[in-house]
Amino acid sequence: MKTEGGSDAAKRRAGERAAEEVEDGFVVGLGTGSTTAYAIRAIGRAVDDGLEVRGIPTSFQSRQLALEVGIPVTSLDAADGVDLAIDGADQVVDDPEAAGYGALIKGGGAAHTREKLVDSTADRFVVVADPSKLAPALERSVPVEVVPDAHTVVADRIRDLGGEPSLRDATRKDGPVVTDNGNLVLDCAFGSIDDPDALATVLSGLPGVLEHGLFVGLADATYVGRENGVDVRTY
Ligand SMILES: O=C[C@H](O)[C@H](O)[C@H](O)COP(=O)(O)O
Repeated sequence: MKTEGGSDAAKRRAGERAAEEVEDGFVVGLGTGSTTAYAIRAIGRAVDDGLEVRGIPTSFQSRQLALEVGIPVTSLDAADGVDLAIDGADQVVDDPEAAGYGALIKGGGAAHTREKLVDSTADRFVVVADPSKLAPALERSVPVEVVPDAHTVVADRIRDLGGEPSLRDATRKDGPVVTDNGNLVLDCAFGSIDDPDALATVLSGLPGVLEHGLFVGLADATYVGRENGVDVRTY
């Protein structure tokens, strides 16, 4: 289910451009995934050069990378807010006329629960993406993190909503993916999502759902890396 494709050069440009927004003294939300990794590495280089920041990782992966590149890590309960969050996306609505302009699908790496917590807490949330993530509407499967006992019940509710749930399998382990929070993930195909906000509200209300990967109205900007620059969308 992890997003494949997209140019590494484009991801790097987006990530490094976002990292330039980190100021001395900032608490920075450190998203998860291959695009955000470029931002984390760039912040690490700035720390080497004397920048004083603290990072709040959104996953085991981003914590490991932050430690590797020398970013002091903290947590939401220890920090007094988040100045800036930088995070990737699996799909971004890129039609200014669409109701869900700037809405995202996240969670290709099963990190969306902590990502949504940190990204939504930030004063400013910048999405970093390559052009392969842009779409006129959200149509990828929506990752839904469920407590283990609830996966069949939630799957039935997803079918009632017209979706096709699929329990995410691990690739290098027998059995399903287990999230950093000890839960399971249902990847739920709904086809093209006309009203991301309405679907997000319904999914949030299902008992047994911890969090889903629809991020609606949360992003302040998307930085789209191109082969020779960065396009900025602001919302
Ligand atoms: O759970 C993973 C996250 O939501 C990632 O931010 C998302 O999957 C995008 O990752 P990437 O930049 O590797 O495509």
